[in-house]
Amino acid sequence: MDNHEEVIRADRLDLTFQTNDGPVHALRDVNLTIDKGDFVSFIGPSGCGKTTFLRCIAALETPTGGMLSVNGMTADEARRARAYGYVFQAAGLYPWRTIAGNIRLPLEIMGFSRDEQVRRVNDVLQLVDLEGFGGKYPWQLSGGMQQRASIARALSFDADILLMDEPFGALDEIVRDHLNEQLLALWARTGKTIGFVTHSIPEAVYLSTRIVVMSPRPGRITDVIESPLPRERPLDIRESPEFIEIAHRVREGLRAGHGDV
Ligand SMILES: Nc1ncnc2c1ncn2[C@@H]1O[C@H](COP(=O)(O)OP(=O)(O)OP(=O)(O)O)[C@@H](O)[C@H]1O
Repeated sequence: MDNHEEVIRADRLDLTFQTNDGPVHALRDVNLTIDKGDFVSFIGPSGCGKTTFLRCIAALETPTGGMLSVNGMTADEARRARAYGYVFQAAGLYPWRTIAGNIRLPLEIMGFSRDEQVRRVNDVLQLVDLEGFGGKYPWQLSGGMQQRASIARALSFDADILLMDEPFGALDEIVRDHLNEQLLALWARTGKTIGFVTHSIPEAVYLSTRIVVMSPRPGRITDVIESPLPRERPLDIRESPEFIEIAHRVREGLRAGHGDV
């Protein structure tokens, strides 16, 4: 993509949690811009602030320093403007609602007309390859399908930004590979801007246009890697020298941030 329209900007972002055991410096001096259509992954060891950063973008946490803008607004304004969909690690579907009923929930809350709700639910079911499953209950679907349903729910109101916090972390390798491929296809079709938290180096390298490597205590960015890989990526690109080279750099970055390894 040639245009560099800035969607998310963090300037010297800082967040210190006050806890009973004293202050926890979860984010320190985080500077990052994410452009429209970027696929940005956040990778780093447990506790380096990946989730906290995503939650700041979603106005679920309030930074204690620095500036953050989302679609040219404050994070809070962007939340009210429903600028993003958020996908959590667990699918979090209501068991008493059908898949269609779960996907429809945000649309009901936002007051979309009944016809529009039906149209959008059908559209997003198609986007995540779940046509025909709208009438099923979550327990009737596999873990991977449930996670796709939760992605559909986040896409239902057509926000430009999709924030995903380790959405495939609990799934086995084969299912994860398949969902990674589908997510790339979905990203190519919709042109969304995606922020994606993961612990997996191959997943980060396979999916991203940029990889943000983070390190803990305090949580900070230690490397930002621009991927030279083409946007269209068959799974076997993971065996290419370019892929292995980027994976190596990510691994080195993670190791450098881990003083005790
Ligand atoms: N609400 C909170 N109150 C106090 N401390 C918090 C809170 N949320 C997060 N933290 C702390 O902030 C730091 C960063 O946490 P965060 O969950 O963002 O890390 P992470 O990189 O996403 O980790 P993981 O990979 O395990 O999910 C950790 O030390 C965590 O214990």
